[in-house]
Amino acid sequence: MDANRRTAYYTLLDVESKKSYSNIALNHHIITGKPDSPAFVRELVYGVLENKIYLDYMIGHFVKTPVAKMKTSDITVLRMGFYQLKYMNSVPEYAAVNESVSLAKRFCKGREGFVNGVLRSFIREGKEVALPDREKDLVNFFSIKYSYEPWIVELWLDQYAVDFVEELLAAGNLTPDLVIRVNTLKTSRQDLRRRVASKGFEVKDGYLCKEALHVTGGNLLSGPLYKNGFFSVQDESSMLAVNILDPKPGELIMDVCAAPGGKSLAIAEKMENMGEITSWDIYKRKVAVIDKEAERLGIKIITTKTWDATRVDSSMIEKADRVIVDAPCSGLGVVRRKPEIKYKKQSREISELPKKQLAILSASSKYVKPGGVLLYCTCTISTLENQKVVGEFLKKNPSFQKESALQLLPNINNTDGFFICKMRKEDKLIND
Ligand SMILES: C[S@@+](CC[C@H](N)C(=O)[O-])C[C@H]1O[C@@H](n2cnc3c(N)ncnc32)[C@H](O)[C@@H]1O
Repeated sequence: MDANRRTAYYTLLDVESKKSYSNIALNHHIITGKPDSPAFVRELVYGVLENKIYLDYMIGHFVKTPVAKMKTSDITVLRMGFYQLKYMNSVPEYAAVNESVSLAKRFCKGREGFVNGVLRSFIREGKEVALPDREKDLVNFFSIKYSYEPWIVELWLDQYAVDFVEELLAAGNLTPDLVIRVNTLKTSRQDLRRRVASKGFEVKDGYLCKEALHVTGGNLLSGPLYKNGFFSVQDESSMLAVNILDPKPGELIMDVCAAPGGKSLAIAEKMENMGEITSWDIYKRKVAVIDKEAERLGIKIITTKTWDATRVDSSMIEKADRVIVDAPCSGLGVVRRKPEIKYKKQSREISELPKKQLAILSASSKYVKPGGVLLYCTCTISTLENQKVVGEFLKKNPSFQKESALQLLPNINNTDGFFICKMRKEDKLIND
């Protein structure tokens, strides 16, 4: 059996049954499965994940059992087959069918005839299935065409005009650039750009941040530049949040939802390794990643701690020059990197996020010195988790003033969807 498709199958099965993150499962199976073409595996995995609802809708037209009741192994093999037939021009039809039948022989014993029949019917019907009527049911049309759970489409239709929502949904299905942040403690952007380009990669400067480079072509992360800490992977939206926080050498900064450390590490680089950064996260194993990354990057000013940021640490009251709250959120801004987020059901966990976000923001505001900065950010596109949380906080905390607020969007800014709000605590009045 073809190692590329077997690797893609194992990855998709992990995402589906173990709820693994696609990027982590993919990297793991590429290392263990040793496929000849990691690029093919990546395209197939992300293609299936990005188009899952649409693929299931098409498969549903050719099978009697409702797709939701099919075995994970059967539906995974069919999704992969349909995706290759519909979207991968480099794969001949006979190869898509034969390889799917081989996968079925191994992973769906006794179902190879069924898989063969369904794929051949799809080919006979011209590989087309009509979408639901856009005029009659816009939410269902968008949900199937772009493969998002209907509640996400409804949420965005409440926030934006119809054409804009369509652009946003489509942008979420595009493959983002690999963006790296130059470690200015070790090198300059110009120098790193030259070194990366000399290894055959295509490199462009960032659009929003002067420490960003966009890189294409191959695997930069397995080379010595990464191992020796010359750069980190980070979207420009996160770099921008740190630039807006504007940390200075010598200051005390608190990052209360810090793992895996992207922003704390960027802050340390901006502070030229001078000052103090207190980085918390509720999960111990995640906090350990920050320490490991700090070592790789040569950062010495981060102190990590496992702490629930909804609780106030009284030893830190009014100690920090700047506090960043990169809150846990629904993640709707990062669907380009984690397409599985598009299929999260509307749950109690999601509807309770604003309450948790406000609790973290309120507790964290206590650490800001008079005149200091409080920055709230999320990687989501939801007024409920962004503007409303900040609005509620400001209403209850008049000693804080909003200085700026920004919603980055993939269809406009070519970044992750990211919200950044900078607030400042008033200086205490000095009485005579
Ligand atoms: C958006 S992520 C932070 C990303 C990180 N700032 C970065 O740039 O790499 C949110 C983090 O909040 C953590 N978290 C969730 N609930 C928390 C709580 N009550 N207290 C502290 N951290 C929490 C999660 O474990 C997660 O690592």
